[in-house]
Order: sequence, then C-alpha cells, then structure tokens
Amino acid sequence: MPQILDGKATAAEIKKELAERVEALKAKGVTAGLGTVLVGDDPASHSYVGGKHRDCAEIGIASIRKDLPEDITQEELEKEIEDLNNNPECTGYIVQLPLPKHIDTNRILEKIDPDKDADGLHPTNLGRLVLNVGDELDSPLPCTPNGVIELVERHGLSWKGKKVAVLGRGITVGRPLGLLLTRKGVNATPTLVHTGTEDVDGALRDADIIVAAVGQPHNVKADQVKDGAILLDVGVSRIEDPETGKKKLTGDISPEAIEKSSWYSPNPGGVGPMTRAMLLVNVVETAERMAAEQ
Ligand SMILES: Nc1nc(=O)c2c([nH]1)NC[C@@H]1CN(c3ccc(C(=O)N[C@@H](CCC(=O)O)C(=O)O)cc3)C=[N+]21
Repeated sequence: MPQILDGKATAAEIKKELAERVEALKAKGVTAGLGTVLVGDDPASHSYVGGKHRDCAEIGIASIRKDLPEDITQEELEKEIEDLNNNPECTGYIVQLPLPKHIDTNRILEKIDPDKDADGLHPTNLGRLVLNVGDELDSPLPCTPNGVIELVERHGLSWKGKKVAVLGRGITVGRPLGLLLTRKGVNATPTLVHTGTEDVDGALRDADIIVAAVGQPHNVKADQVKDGAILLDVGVSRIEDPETGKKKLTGDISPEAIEKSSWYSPNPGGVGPMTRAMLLVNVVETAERMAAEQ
C-alpha cells in the first residue's frame, strides 16, 4: 500500500514553527508583512492569493494586498512594484502569475527588490541558486521546488543518490527544481523531461522519484512508473467528477500509477499547501535578515 506524503499536515507543522519565529521578531520590534500583487480577476488566482493572506493571518504575519485591474499598463504596474519596494511594512511580496498578455512578466519580476522577493523568482536570487551548490544560502528559494524537497525530507525519506525524473521545465517548478536537487545538501540526480524529450517512458521508468509538473490530468500512467517509486504530483487541472458531475481538482498522476508507488503526494493536499508554507518561510526569513541589519 502506498503511503501518503501529507502536505497539509507538514505545512501545519512548519507554520507552527514559523509562528514562534514571527513572535521572536515582534519582540525585537519587527513585524513581518507579506504583500501580494494580483492583476485581473481570474478566479483561481484570487483563490490562491486569498489562501496566502489567510496563512499569514494564522501565524501573525501582516498582509498588504494590491488587487489591480486587468487593463493596468506596464508603467502603472511598475509603479505599484516600486511602491512595495519602498514600503517598510512590506518585508516580502509576490506578484501572482500569470500576468495578462500585454505585460512583460520578466521585466516586472526584475523590478522586485531581491531582498523582498518572497517567491524566490527574481533573477538575482535564481542566479545565487545557480552560483551556490554547497553552503547555506542567505537568499530566498523558489517556493514550489523547495516545498517538494521539504515534503519528502520531513517524511524521513532522502533524495541522496536518487534518480529523479522531473516532468516539465517551467520557470516556477521544473527548471529551478533541477537546480535545487543538485545542491550538495540534497544530492539527487535529476533528469528534466519535457516536450522535446524523445524517450519519456524510459526516463520515467528509470526514476526512483518522479515529480510531475505539467498540468495535464492523469498524465503519468502506471506502465511509466517503476514499482515502489516515490511520486510527487505538482500539476493541477480541473476535471469533471464522473459521480457528481461537478468540477474538481486533480493532479498529473493517474490513480493506477499511484497504486505502484511506495509514497505519493495527494493532489490536492500535497505540494500545494507546501508551496504556501515555503512562501511563509521566505517572508519570515527576509524579515529576519532585515531585523539583523537594523
Ligand atoms: N507568483 C506566483 N507564485 C506562486 O506561488 C504561484 C503563482 N504565482 N501562480 C500560480 C501558482 C499555483 N500556486 C499554488 C499554491 C497553492 C496551492 C494550494 O494550496 N492548493 C491546495 C488546493 C487549493 C484549492 O482547493 O483550490 C492543495 O493542493 O491542497 C495551489 C497552487 C502558486 N502559484
């Protein structure tokens, strides 16, 4: 029987630890504050951002919310970013992705003060991750990849020496996860599998651990998975529940593939809550660094 990598319970444990660090900061006169920038009215994005603010409230982090219209110009949005960079109450913030098509996303991400980058997606912080393979890093890490690593380790499992197939090469998951997996403290051997990969089946079957981050429902099939593999399900899709006819969330990995695993992360309830917990880690750590500099 496969065992569950319980993201909800693990995130709750991390939040408890963080609440203490938030208290310790308050004793020093520093209140951690998360800013969110949300453009347009995509319901899924609204729901994610809402979740982030609830998480903050739970552990004593203040929050600053900027909900902006879909037709905002590049220049206006850059002004909002500048505003958060200068706001001392905001110790870290995120710009919810995706942004509307008329916005140059990379230029926006570059405007974020790297010291306030709660997502760990600023080019400077991604660059620090590339440059540092060994020692402690004093910069934020990308939340979903970091959540994937932490979820496995907090269940007493190790990445060390493992062959890992990462399905997907997107900027928020696949590509940065490859970098995290090769850090010395993790020491896994990743293969990034993507739409240009010839032998997808071979790469998946060879893997001790599969991380699926493509956003296609039940994309990973039983015959692509080695017996006893560890499966991490990152992608989300909304599909119709055949029993109720209602839309429900589902992951990238088929139920038959999960049956063959030794451990798997459910979706929902796996990597999603861990992503949110790692965002809180980044906010607390940026605030701690700011407090240390005072
Ligand atoms: N700048 C930026 N940073 C992000 O971190 C970011 C983003 N943009 N754009 C979209 C993706 C997606 N994402 C999720 C976070 C939590 C859950 C999560 O907690 N999901 C719950 C289910 C939530 C539900 O029921 O809707 C679960 O898996 O159990 C899901 C998805 C963060 N993202």
